[in-house]
Amino acid sequence: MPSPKARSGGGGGGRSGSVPAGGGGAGGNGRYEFMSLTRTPSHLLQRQGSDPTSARLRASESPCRRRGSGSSSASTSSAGGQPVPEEDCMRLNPSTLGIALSSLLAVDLWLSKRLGVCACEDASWGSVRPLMKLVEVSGHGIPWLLGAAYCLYKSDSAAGQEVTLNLLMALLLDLVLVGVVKALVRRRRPAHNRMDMFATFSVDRYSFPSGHATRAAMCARFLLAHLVLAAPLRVLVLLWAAFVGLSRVLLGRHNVTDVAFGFFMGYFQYNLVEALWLSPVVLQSMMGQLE
Ligand SMILES: CC(C)=CCC/C(C)=C/COP(=O)(O)O
Repeated sequence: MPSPKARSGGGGGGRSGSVPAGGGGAGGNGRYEFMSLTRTPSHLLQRQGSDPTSARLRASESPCRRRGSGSSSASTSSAGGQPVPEEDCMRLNPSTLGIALSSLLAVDLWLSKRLGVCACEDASWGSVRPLMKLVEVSGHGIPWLLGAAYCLYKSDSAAGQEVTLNLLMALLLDLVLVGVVKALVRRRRPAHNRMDMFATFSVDRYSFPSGHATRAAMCARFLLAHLVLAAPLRVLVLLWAAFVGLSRVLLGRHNVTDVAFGFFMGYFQYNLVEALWLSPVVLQSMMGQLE
């Protein structure tokens, strides 16, 4: 390996990915060598092992040590100067994608906490909480399922029955897909959320994605495509969907990314509904079987 140009003094030549072997005056011969950040130089290990202050500092700073304390013989023995296992040390040098994701999550948590202004009555916008809960009910699965079933029952035209039956199917599909993703991801709801929602499934203790957001996005697309034609009403539908999503964060039910992904998922769920659309022929044979 070629050596980087040495700077006088021998202490400050380290860049990301390279560390001067003689840093800190241990070598002092002006020679530098590249070495992996994942390995600790043996002369430092000896010094760290014998210095209680630096050992304490390392114990409080290193994610490897925090994570592995007391569980892995290799990582505990590193306090005495043994090398830390390579797979643990990779965590100290995360990929760009890992850093980007961690940063996004940190911003998400921070922003969601700041926006959770209706999370309880004592919060800064606590007085608006009842209104937000009304918006919550407007995007809940039960009123939508009951409403679609009622319209199907009351509908006397084939076209009306076709649309309402497909809406019913879409709502059931949404519940299943959201339940599966929630059970797979298992992201906890924000700590500031009060779990006082009515009629929830067990997976609804998880927050990713927001079921209200998927339903709002999917139903908005459904309504715009099949039921709502007048321009002012179309704007109202879009505003309603946006407001349902926003209310999830204001109520402290969700983080921003739960709602953003929910909108994304609901939007594409509608494509699936279109692909699986139950035609009048299928509908008539279903009705025939019911009679
Ligand atoms: C009981 C039925 C039919 C639906 C449950 C609807 C519900 C409570 C979803 C959770 O939504 P968020 O994930 O947005 O909190």
